[in-house]
Amino acid sequence: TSDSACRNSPRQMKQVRPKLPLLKILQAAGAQGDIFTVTEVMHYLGQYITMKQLYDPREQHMVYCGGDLLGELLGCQSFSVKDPSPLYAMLRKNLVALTT
Ligand SMILES: C[C@@H](c1ccc(Cl)cc1)n1cnc(-c2ccccc2)c1-c1c(C(=O)NCCN2CCN(C3CCCCC3)CC2)[nH]c2cc(Cl)ccc12
Repeated sequence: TSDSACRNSPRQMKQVRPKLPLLKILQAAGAQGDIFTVTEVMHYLGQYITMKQLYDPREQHMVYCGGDLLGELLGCQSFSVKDPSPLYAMLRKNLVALTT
């Protein structure tokens, strides 16, 4: 409401609910629960890539995700962290925004 007594809660970062296959990847990287901010989703995806060593040790910006659930979700064999467009397309399909 707009009356002066009522203060809006401080701006919450948008919360999202990952769809099941993405949630499994996040949980494999140590995520708890099933509601996250996009920043948390990116952090856990980075952890997942690191711990499963899906990146090329010689060219660390290259991620080879073919043969991994991540690759199935992204629909690609590899991608560069410098061109995250396949990643954003996957997130749009696999994250449900929470409006509450
Ligand atoms: C800037 C950021 C980024 C974030 C989002 C996007 Cl769309 C592009 C790029 N980024 C830069 N390099 C990486 C990266 C590279 C190789 C392996 C793991 C992560 C990341 C990614 C992070 C992350 O949270 N990054 C912070 C600390 N990272 C530094 C890189 N470190 C690794 C570098 C290679 C050697 C192992 C450590 C891991 C910690 N989350 C991601 C999730 C995905 Cl689906 C893809 C990439 C990343």
